[in-house]
Amino acid sequence: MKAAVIVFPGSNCDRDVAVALQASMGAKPLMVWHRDTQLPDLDLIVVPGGFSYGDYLRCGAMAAHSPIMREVKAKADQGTRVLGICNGFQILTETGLLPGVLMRNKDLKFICKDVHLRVESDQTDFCRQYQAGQTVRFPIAHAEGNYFADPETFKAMEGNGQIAFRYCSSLGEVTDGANPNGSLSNVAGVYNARHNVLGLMPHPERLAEDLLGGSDGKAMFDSLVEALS
Ligand SMILES: NC(=O)CC[C@H](N)C(=O)O
Repeated sequence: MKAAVIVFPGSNCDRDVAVALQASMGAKPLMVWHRDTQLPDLDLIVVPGGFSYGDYLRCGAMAAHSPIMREVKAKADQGTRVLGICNGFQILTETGLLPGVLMRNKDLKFICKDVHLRVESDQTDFCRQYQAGQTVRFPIAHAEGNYFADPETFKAMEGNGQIAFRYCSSLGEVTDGANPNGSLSNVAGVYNARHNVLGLMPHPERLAEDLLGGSDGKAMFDSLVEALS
């Protein structure tokens, strides 16, 4: 599998995801600066977490207009797999590659803690090594993770299996109490209509080996390697 990680001024999870990818792929991903305009042939593009452009205007708004994002969009339109984590998810909604928006957390605070997620679908290249309904633990660290889509869009997304993860209790119950940021229907991650683009607020790369305190995130990178190698 050939993978690239996009690096923006203010990215801070680019190296974390590169380490997680290398552990699953057995090779280093290409690190691509946001000013670049071309990407080689790739199986996977990762848009990582952080604070691109200092979160000015709103998270992801400026990064979405970086030169490289035009190329990321073209590749995604051709079917290349794109994974956006946290700030990456925000950038992908801002570019229109994913439906919906990410607003300020309901309590207007930055939240940094581990959460539980219910895997909603195991039928994609990103999640085949999970099981639908499985509960996993991933960290979150964000101020703008409050997902929203208009009712018509959301209904279509649900009908098309585009909900990837929902916040839940440690027992797998999707309740208001388990929703850290006010997201519509506890949504933590979504796919585009073709399921080749995934964005999620929680960080799989931050719990991808036991040394980090857990490895629930590893199956996402292993799934991609299995599907794309
Ligand atoms: N960890 C991240 O990627 C954070 C994303 C963004 N800066 C926010 O605070 O919402």
